[in-house]
Amino acid sequence: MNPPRLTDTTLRDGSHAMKHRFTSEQVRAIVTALDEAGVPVIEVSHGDGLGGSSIQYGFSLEPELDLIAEATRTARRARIAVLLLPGIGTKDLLERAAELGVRVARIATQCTEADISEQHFGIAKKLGLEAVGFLMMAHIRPPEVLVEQAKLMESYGADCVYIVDSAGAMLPPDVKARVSALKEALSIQVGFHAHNNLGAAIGNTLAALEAGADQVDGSLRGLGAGAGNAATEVLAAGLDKLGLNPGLDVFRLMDAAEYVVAPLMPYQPVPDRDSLTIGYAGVYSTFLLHAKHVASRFGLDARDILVELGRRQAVAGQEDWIVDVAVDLVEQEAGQRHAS
Ligand SMILES: C[C@H](O)CC(=O)C(=O)O
Ligand SMILES: [Mn+2]
Repeated sequence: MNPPRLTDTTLRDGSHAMKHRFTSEQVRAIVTALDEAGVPVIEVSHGDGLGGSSIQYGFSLEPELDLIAEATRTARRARIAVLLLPGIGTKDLLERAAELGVRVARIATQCTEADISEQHFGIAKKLGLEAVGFLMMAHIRPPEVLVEQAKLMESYGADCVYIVDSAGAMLPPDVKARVSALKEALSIQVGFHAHNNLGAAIGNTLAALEAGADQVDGSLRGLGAGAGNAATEVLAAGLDKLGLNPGLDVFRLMDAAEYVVAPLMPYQPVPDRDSLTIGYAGVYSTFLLHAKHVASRFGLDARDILVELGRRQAVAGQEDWIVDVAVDLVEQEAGQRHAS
């Protein structure tokens, strides 16, 4: 195992749990703390990436380009990364992010749709950015399919491709099989991004490292969608104990989690009844708060909605299905009452 490169995604995946309400002041405090603790890459964007601020995904409190500008102004050593989902983020937004000093573009597609990312990798490389591919919802396909998709991203110019456990539905053997298949097939780096819905985010990240992952993600206090991500400070402590610390200051990260991030969190993401359902049923983690909201609007149990979304294999961008499922469940209940 080698010391991995760590990307902290508190200010991007954490945006989901914050309902996209980060302020410039919070960005400054979090970037300062991460930068001083030696975190080399800090991702800052709306939870659904550049251009995500919308009625479908939730509006950002402050314009995301302002938050990104705050991050690039603040970081002394760390590189600032942005996330872009083709179809949501635009070329124009990526260019503006690069002008603001962003150095890494993470380009995310559904794990079966890498072919839609060619143009975006081309633009990122032309802008001189490091380009990282994200294969989302990677639990739904076997390693050989993910290899084909990752090879597409490699051919488009990706410097690294991530296995993304968007649903937090994987366990260590699933992670190992996928990461080692990519390691064998690609000549570029391989990364892993965890969600903690089955309580396995740290274990899965360590399994990814055992399988040869070069890059991994974390977020302070695990702040992220669903039951959150692998907690950066926990990961740093674990890596240090394994002799794999890539230069992170473990105590500074503990302090950042405790004193900078915890006080601003609306709740601590944990594998509770609903987010555990997400991992168990294999649902996109970002659906959690939307499903809870729709459940209370329609007088339904969020778990029933999430189980049905898992059965329908809903993916990123299909947030509107949550309402469709709720309407179907209400109609089913009415039909059953009528029949009895
Ligand atoms: C847009 C998503 O939130 C990307 C991600 O972090 C995931 O799929 O997990
Ligand atoms: Mn995520």
